Amino acid sequence: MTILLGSIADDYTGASDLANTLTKNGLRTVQTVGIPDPSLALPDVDAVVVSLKIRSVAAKDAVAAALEAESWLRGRGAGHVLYKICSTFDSTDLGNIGPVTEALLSVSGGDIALVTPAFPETGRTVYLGHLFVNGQPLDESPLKDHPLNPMRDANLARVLTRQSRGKVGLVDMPTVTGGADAVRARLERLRAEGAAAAIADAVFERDLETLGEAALEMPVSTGASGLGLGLARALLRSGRASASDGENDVIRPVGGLAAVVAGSCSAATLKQLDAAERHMPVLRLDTEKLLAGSDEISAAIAWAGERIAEGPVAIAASAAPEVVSRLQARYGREASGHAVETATAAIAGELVERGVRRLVVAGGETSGATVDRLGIPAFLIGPEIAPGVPLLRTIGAGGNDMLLALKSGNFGGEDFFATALSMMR
Ligand SMILES: Nc1ncnc2c1ncn2[C@@H]1O[C@H](COP(=O)(O)OP(=O)(O)O)[C@@H](O)[C@H]1O
Ligand SMILES: O=C(O)[C@@H](O)C(=O)COP(=O)(O)O
Repeated sequence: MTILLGSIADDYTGASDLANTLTKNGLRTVQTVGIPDPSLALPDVDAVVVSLKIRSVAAKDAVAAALEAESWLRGRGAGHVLYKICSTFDSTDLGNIGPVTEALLSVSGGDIALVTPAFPETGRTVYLGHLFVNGQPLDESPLKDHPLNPMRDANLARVLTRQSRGKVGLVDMPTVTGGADAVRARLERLRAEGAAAAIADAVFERDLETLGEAALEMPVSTGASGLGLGLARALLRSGRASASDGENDVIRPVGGLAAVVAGSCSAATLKQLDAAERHMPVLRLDTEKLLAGSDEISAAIAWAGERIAEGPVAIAASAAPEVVSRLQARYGREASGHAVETATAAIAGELVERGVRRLVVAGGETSGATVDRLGIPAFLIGPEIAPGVPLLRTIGAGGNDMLLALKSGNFGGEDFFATALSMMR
């Protein structure tokens, strides 16, 4: 297998989002969970997205994991590696976007990376280096209350500078509008001034096509699905890849029971859970009890056991910002996030033990913990459920094939859960 485009995703929902975008834009794509075992038979593809769970870990651990994935991808021919980050730039001042981008540059012989989280299809745009989420500056959007990485600064050059050793420049909108040559010239100037990363403005898909064309000539870039779109279209335009129609085998029915497990506390997921109550039983976990060590997990499994034969059920740790803050004040931000993730993953694991084969997981960290717990090695990419969320089919599950959707907390319309489940047979 020779890979044209390699990607390292900092979380699993982000990986499926990017894999969806690459597939929609004509690249045959597979999503692996970590570096695949050599015994895993992967299909012949143009792009591999290696999912890692490194968004919220210490920078040195994120760098080590990303470098291992980079070496695996380059060893299979990847000429360009995209570090897939969140379209809302989720990270902290000790965070990993800067260190991983710089480490990838240093091993690949590159000297500057284009960085943009723009993804216009889901309302993420960057103008003069500032990120807007559905028209709101990042620091005024619901992301200001994220449980693990509250985003309180919309100026991405400033955010990235706080995480980086090198200088951070800007490829502004007038430059992007000037086309790929103007972007190349601007990068040349920034490079001469000693910048190792350049935040790039993008509001429309055509901006991302321009950035994709310029980025493809360099070994490394960092961005969200929008940059993936630009890179995929540039690869097709260059004739190095030819458009594919996607994978039909993905939607073959799997049968079995169906469930939703949610750990995202994003505004979008909270609304989706409220809407789900109209269609299916929804259990709201008591996270205080969960962390106090009472038997919330067994109680949740027993609750599901009484209902799931009749149709899908949903189990959610998700809660409003003030509830999350209370738990964090008591147990600490990281400890409570980790404990809740472990519990939601354990619940998903138990549900699968009891016959669930169609599973929707809401939340990036939540999906990472769940997929790891289930030991799924890789996914084929199916049709899109909502922008940024494809239907996934497990690869290498040894006869226990499953259909999944890993929903980024912020993505999907109000009826997402019902829509996703209706596409899984
Ligand atoms: N009620 C709660 N209190 C505190 N933390 C919670 C609660 N419910 C979920 N969490 C944690 O919040 C984090 C949500 O992150 P994630 O799953 O990545 O969602 P998103 O995709 O919205 O970012 C996870 O670490 C999860 O375990
Ligand atoms: O780019 C995006 O917004 C998503 O692909 C993504 O990474 C979302 O992360 P979570 O909200 O933590 O799922």
